[in-house]
Amino acid sequence: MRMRRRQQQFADDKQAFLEAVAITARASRADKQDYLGWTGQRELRISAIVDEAFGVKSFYFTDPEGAPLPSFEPGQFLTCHLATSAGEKPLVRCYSLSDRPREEYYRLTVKLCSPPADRPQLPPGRGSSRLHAMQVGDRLSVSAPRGGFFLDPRRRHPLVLIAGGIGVTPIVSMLASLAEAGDDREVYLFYGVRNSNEHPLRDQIEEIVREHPNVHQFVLYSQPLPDDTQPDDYHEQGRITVDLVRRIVPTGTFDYYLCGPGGLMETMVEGLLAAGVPADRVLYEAFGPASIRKPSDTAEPATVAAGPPTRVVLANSHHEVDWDNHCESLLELIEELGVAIDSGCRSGNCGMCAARVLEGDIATVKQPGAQAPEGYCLACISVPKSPLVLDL
Ligand SMILES: NC(=O)C1=CN([C@@H]2O[C@H](COP(=O)(O)OP(=O)(O)OC[C@H]3O[C@@H](n4cnc5c(N)ncnc54)[C@H](OP(=O)(O)O)[C@@H]3O)[C@@H](O)[C@H]2O)C=CC1
Repeated sequence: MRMRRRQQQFADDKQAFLEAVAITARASRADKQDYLGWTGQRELRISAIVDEAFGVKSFYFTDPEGAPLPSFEPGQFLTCHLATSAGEKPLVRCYSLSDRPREEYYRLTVKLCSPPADRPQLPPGRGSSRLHAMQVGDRLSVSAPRGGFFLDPRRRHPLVLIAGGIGVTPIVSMLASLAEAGDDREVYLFYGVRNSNEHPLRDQIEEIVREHPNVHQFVLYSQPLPDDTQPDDYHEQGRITVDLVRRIVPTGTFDYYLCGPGGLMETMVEGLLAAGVPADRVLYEAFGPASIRKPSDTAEPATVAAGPPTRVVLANSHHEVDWDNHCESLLELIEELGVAIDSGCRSGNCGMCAARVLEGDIATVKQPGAQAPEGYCLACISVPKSPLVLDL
């Protein structure tokens, strides 16, 4: 009985926390009255599916009764609860919203996540496979749009938007919002992708560039196809580099927004800071393995100091193990032990993996996008700093 009460208390606290994450984004945009969001999960219907590029599909979600959908900040993501076979817990995955806020629909553009190049025998990503198998008319439970990576309306500097591969999705949402608002500041979009087969949302971006002289696009193909031509398909062969950005963008004060593969983000963030761009002008989104740290992060190192092993106890599931740094986060360790825990963005933004700390201290490996409430940690970005007891 006491256990059930405690679980209920945990569920209530966690719900309050998830709402707080949404409120933080809302408060940061106090001038926008129409940001409502919703609490918990809500069912949406897939109204259309569009093939965008090789292995990339856009899913258009609408309210089943046709009700208007709440607004969101361009750059934010939607958390999907993807049903599995009967009895199993749904897979929780966060995908960036890829169009500007519209009352009629939310659009997600999702790439079927392939196995790593060096382990092709592995199956494709479970979340993206599940979504790609869905049909028009299917319904999906989603949590309200969230996330700390969004076009901040209080900042008025001209923009440099840098995207790699499917990381272009939140960037297109920003671009489409700027275009819709008639925002006339200079915008430089750098987009790195392999070739024309893998070039999603191209028509939409090109239309915006055509119709808005203040928006400039520079496309790099790293592996162009024999039929790909310059400048129709791409401008240069290769990858985005800081030198290229500095060559194209005029001198001045810009805000930089980045999203793409981990390597690209790591190189570009480091390079921009080294080139003298102030850290508060470099904003980026990184999900899961693409999570990166920047020097301004005050978060502590991922590893615990050498010395006697640090004990991690999961009180409810009766697990007790030594933390030996082979996992990158408590979430990884908890999953490895087979203990049920929700997770979403895996980079401290969505709050799905909040776990109550009963005893001990944690350190975080990156700055959280969502602040965990007193007594909780975000397991995906936390490691133990001392012997730890978690309420799991
Ligand atoms: N909101 C978010 O946080 C989102 C994040 N993502 C992230 O994007 C990543 C995957 O994107 P995906 O489409 O598979 O990427 P790809 O592997 O297809 O790479 C896309 C392009 O980026 C280039 N690239 C790779 N590494 C670097 C680097 N170090 N510097 C410059 N360019 C580089 C690639 O060049 P080459 O061909 O030479 O490798 C390629 O041209 C995932 O890690 C995902 O987490 C995606 C969507 C949303």
